[in-house]
Amino acid sequence: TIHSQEDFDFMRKAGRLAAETLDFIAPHVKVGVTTNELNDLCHDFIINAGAIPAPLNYKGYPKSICTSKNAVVCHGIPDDKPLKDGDILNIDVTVILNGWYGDTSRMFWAGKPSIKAKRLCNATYNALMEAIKQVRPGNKLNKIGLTIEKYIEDFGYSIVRNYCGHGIGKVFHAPPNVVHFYDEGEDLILKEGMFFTVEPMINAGKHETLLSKLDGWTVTTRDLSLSAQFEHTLGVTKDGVEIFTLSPKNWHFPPYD
Ligand SMILES: CCc1ccsc1-c1ccc(O)c(O)c1
Ligand SMILES: [Mn+2]
Ligand SMILES: [Mn+2]
Ligand SMILES: [Mn+2]
Repeated sequence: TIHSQEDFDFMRKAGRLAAETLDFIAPHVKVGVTTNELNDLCHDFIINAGAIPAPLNYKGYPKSICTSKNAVVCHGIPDDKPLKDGDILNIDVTVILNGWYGDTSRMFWAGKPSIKAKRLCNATYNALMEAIKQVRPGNKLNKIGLTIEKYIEDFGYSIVRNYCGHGIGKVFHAPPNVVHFYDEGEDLILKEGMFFTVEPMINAGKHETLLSKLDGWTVTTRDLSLSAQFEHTLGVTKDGVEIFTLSPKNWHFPPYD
């Protein structure tokens, strides 16, 4: 879908609310808090803003946000386990505001994470932001995957291959499939008015993942290595890119204590 300037305005509002939800929840992420408590806080924040949390009941998903801890790659389900010192946690928020979707996630940590965990989070964040810098009309979509590959290869990390970014707008998921590694065969050319997410999942070990047979949602690294993810929703503009899910506050990564 190629969107209009009016559509950009709707996406700005939806993306901003999703970013504000992560700004709101940030100070609540600490040792002892449970991800169910974080879920409920985010749920109420989104409802009070007159929006709807997209994950709730999406394909039967049971909660309002995804909370993916440590070796969990994505789609972690909020539970009653308190966060422990050193846990790294991805919180993934998608809101529906006036029918438009804003989808974003960031890494947070409880207490003091290991240097290795912080390096993985930093590299994942920088890989996302470097990839987004390549988004402009006329560039190929697969420049995103090439950029992420180039950025993380020196770290010895791996890129998760079987979960991707996606087109977004008045629907949660639409074409194109935004793969986070280099796919030479993907020759889609970016055009002004395209809306999609970029949401790289980077593993400290190997790229393989396992889907939980227990809950049918939780994805973990097969080798149980740590995994980090950041996600933005963006629009292709005449001369480049607009990130709809940037924090309007002074959030930055890494969080300076
Ligand atoms: C929890 C929402 C959900 C359910 C099946 S896939 C999925 C999901 C989670 C995070 C996302 O960024 C996304 O685009 C989809
Ligand atoms: Mn998301
Ligand atoms: Mn997404
Ligand atoms: Mn993780």
